[in-house]
Order: sequence, then structure tokens, then C-alpha cells
Amino acid sequence: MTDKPRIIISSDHADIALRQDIARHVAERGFTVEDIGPETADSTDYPKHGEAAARRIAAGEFDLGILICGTGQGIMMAANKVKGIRCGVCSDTFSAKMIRAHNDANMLSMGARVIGGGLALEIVDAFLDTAFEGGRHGRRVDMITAIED
Ligand SMILES: O=C[C@H](O)[C@H](O)[C@H](O)COP(=O)(O)O
Repeated sequence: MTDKPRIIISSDHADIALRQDIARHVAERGFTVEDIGPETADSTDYPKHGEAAARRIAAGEFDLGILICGTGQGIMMAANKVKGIRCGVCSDTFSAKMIRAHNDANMLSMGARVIGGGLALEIVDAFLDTAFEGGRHGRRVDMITAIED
């Protein structure tokens, strides 16, 4: 991964404004970010948005992804079906650091109906500012990857 990972962001209809706030915040921090919508708050189906973002990471277009749905759970489940994706739902900054440090997560999911916008931005920062530690954690991540094959 480069010094500044390329970030892709998506959501369902649960909170378009939060997703846009996060995209703006990440861009202001100097990251390359693409917000792939949706653009309106019309009801939509989270699996297609989680899959769309995950596939572009799997294809190598982006390094990390941020997903939002009501709970963060459904869109995370969809993203994790794509080979090479490790996505965790976080409602606290400690977990956001640890899914990078220990699990080498390449996607973060959050629940817009679970946490507030201020905390969401802190969770995003914790995720983006933490590096994978490797070592024994690398062996375990390799074991996760092996399950895909
Ligand atoms: O895990 C799923 C997400 O929380 C969805 O955002 C949620 O199920 C959408 O529910 P509704 O269609 O009632 O807005």
C-alpha cells in the first residue's frame, strides 16, 4: 500500500449525509477518495453497494474502503463475500485500530443508526492512521485468506 491509501466510500440510504461528511473529511486529510454513492436517500439495497465498493478494492483500484448502512452489519456481510476483502463493523476507535493492526482489514463498516457523526469521523481516523503489525497476525490473516480457496 502507498503512504496515502486510496479510499472508496459507499453506503445504502441509511445516512447519505454522514457518508458525504466522511468523504469530505477523508479528502481534507489529503487522501484520494471516491464516493460511489448512492446520491439520493431513496430506499436501496445494501448488498449491491457493499459489493460494488469491495470489488473495486479487490480489483486493485483502491486500497481501503468505508461503508455505511443502518447497523453497518449487512453491508459488511456483503463486502466480505468478495474474495480478498476483510471488513469489520466498528462502533469504537479501539476496534477500528485493531482491525487494521491485527486483522489487516481493508474495509471499515459503520452503523449510521448506531453511532453519531462525530464518533464516526474519529473511527475513520483511527482506521486510516493504523498500520498492520504483521508478525503472528500475518499468519492468522493468511489463514483467513486460505479459507477463500
Ligand atoms: O444491515 C442492514 C442495514 O442496517 C440497512 O441499512 C437496513 O436494514 C435498512 O433498513 P430500512 O430499509 O428499514 O431502512
